[in-house]
Order: sequence, then C-alpha cells, then structure tokens
Amino acid sequence: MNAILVQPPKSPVKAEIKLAASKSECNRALILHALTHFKSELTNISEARDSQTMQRLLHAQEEIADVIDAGTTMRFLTAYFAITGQKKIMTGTPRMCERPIALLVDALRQLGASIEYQKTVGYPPIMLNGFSYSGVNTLQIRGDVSSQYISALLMVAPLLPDGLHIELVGEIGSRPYIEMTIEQMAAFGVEVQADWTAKRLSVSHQNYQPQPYAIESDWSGASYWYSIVALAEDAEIELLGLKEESLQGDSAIVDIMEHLGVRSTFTKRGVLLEKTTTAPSIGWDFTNCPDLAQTVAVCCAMKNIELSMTGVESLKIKETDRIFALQEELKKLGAELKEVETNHRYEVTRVQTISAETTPSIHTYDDHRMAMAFAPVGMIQPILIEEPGVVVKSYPTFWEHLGLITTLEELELS
Ligand SMILES: O=C(O)C1=C[C@@H](OP(=O)(O)O)[C@@H](O)[C@H](O)C1
Ligand SMILES: C=C(OP(=O)(O)O)C(=O)O
Repeated sequence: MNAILVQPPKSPVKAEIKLAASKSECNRALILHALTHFKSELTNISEARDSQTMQRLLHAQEEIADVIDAGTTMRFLTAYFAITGQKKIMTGTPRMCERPIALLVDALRQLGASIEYQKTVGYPPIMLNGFSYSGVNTLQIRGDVSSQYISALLMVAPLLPDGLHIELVGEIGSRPYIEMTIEQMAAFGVEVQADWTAKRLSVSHQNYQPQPYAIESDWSGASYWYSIVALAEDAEIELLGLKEESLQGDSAIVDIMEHLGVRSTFTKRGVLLEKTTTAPSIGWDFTNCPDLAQTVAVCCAMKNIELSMTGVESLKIKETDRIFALQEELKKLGAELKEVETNHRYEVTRVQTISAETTPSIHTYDDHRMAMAFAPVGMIQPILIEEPGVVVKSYPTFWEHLGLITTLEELELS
C-alpha cells in the first residue's frame, strides 16, 4: 500500500498557492457548453478527474458512460443524455453504484425518459433508452437527499417544450449549489425564477447562448489551506484565483475559520490567510456546505476546539460514509465524533492526548476529502496518509502544492 508521510515544517510557512479550478463550477459549465452545441469558450477548465471524466464522456461515442466516482458527472450527465435522447449505460465504481439515483430517475421518467435499472432498483448502473416528451411540466422532488438531482433537472429544463416547474419538498440541503447552477445558467442566457419561500423553481422553454466563461478556483480545496494555517505554528499563505463574491457556498470557510484562528484578506489575486486568535468552541450547520465538514472536524480536533455539527446527514451517501470514516480516523488523533442528539447533532471532542512522536496512519476510504482533511495534521506532528492518490478526484496537484511548504515522503507500506 502507498502512503505519504507529512512532516511538520521546519520554518515558518510562507507560500502562494495556485489552487485547482472548482470541479462543481466546471462540471456545470461543461454541461451548459454542451447545451450551446459546444460553441462556448471555457477557460480554467478543472484538472480534477471528475471534470476530465465529464469532458471525455460528453464527447464519447461508446454506449457505456463510466463516471468512476464522480457524483455530479453521474447526475448531470444522466439528465443531459436522457433529455437529449441518447442511449447510454451510466455506471461507475462500486461505491458509485451504492449512491442513490432514484429521485432523479423518477423525475426524468415523468418527463418522458425511458430508464431501466440494470442491477439494483434505485442505484446505478442504469440504462437510458431514449426520450419521448410526456407533456409533464411540474415535478415534485425531495430537497434533502442531494441537490445534484435538482441542478441536473434545472440545466436541462429549458430544453423541454413547456419548460419545468420544480417543487422542492422538505428541507433543502446544499442550496448554494442550486444557486450556483442558476447563476451559471444565467451566464449562458437562461433565466430561472426561484421562489425559495414557496420552494419553487421555474424555467420556461429557452435557448442557451454560447458565451466565454471562466471557472473560479476551488473553495473546497481552499479549505485545506485554511486548516494548514490554523494548525501551523507560524504561517501566511496567499491562495490565488478566489473571489470574495463567489458562486461557491464553500466560501463559508472564511467565516468558519475566523473562529479557528485564520483571518482572510481579499487581494487582487485571491485571498491572504494569516493567523489570528481562536474560539474555545464552535457550532456550525453544514447543510449548505457539507464538503467542509471533514476539514473543520479534523482542524477542531487538533486545536482542541469543541465542535458541534449539524446538517451532516448527506455525508453518509458521499464518496464513503464520511461520518463513519471520520469516527474511525479521528480516534487515531485521540478525538471522538459522536452523535449527541437524535436530531443528528454531532460533537467532536478531544478525549486523550497522543504523543507528538506517534505517527497515526490514516485510512482514506477512496475519499479525496479524507486525505486532504487529515494532511494538515502534519503541521503539528508526523502523519501518514494512506492511498494518497485519491486526491485526483478534485485536486490532483494537492501533494505537489503541500510539498512547497513542508517535507513529504512517499512510502510503500506492507
Ligand atoms: O452540485 C455540486 O457540485 C455538489 C453538490 C454537493 O452534493 P449534494 O448536493 O449531494 O450535497 C457537494 O457535496 C458535491 O461535492 C458537489
Ligand atoms: C461529494 C463530493 O462529490 P460528488 O458528490 O460530486 O461525487 C465531493 O467532492 O466531496
């Protein structure tokens, strides 16, 4: 087994990091570009495997579309291929075939898509067999499972002869990602009427207009650098390509990290991170930014800041069950993540100190965010990250960038 040993930096950390582009923004831009018949001009296309896969599959002639482990690629392409009547088999890794897709399939079927499950009802692989418009123009869909189904439906909605009204049922999770979709659709000339109080999104029949579109750097990827600054003894890092007015909800990391000891100053090139004072405890609702939960949990555990987390239910159906993965791996840092209320409130607390000489070996569960959330621990004590290659999903140059500020060693473990 492969692993990377991250060692504490020997001198104060001072660096400029050219972050990877956001795979979320990029995967929407790629679908919208396809819906302008590939006539748009995208810049700063993400190197993330999820986006490279999206790009490849949009042009591939083969019937089998293997998305690997990319949720947005699976959900957005399913809607795109279904509504444009393309015959495809959508599949992915064994984990992808455990991630639910029923809500999206049901919605697309109501609109007139012919879709069959190939193995387990409700999960990939699925076979798309063409589209015959049903005339349905109003759908109801739960908002608390994955916003990706809603983004997927929104992007194809203007192609439908009568447009589409989407009524969201129950709580709405990951709403900033739906807003990102709406903003990006607007950039390509399509308007969505969003009434968040009535939980209703309406799109009339419209045509996308080809546009030049530049993809922003990735705020989820930025979160690991915030954690590095929070944990390092002395650090100042400028993250390039980020904007204060971002489409990405994970820019919430700016506010969260104010409590964990990182001050942000926006510059012409991005954002400068500097150390500041910390709070003794913090409570955060991750409903709008679920991808930040691992970063914040690990950072709090290491800084001995009590963390109360809500809005983390969706973590169980992501690249791995992230609640379970965090519980297992935080133990190796002497910390505990436990559910304290049945209404899904969790707490992270430090229960024992571990010697700075011990080197915990962190299992990454095929989850890029497990690797990147635990790597900053190396600012304080040596830590081994197993199967470090998982970072390619969203941030392929993560280790190269980390190597700019500290010593990394590649190891082959037995
Ligand atoms: O639309 C998107 O780009 C994403 C939405 C979120 O998923 P859910 O809507 O399933 O929470 C997020 O976790 C994922 O990394 C990217
Ligand atoms: C959940 C994630 O991605 P996806 O759902 O697109 O696989 C993620 O990147 O953390």
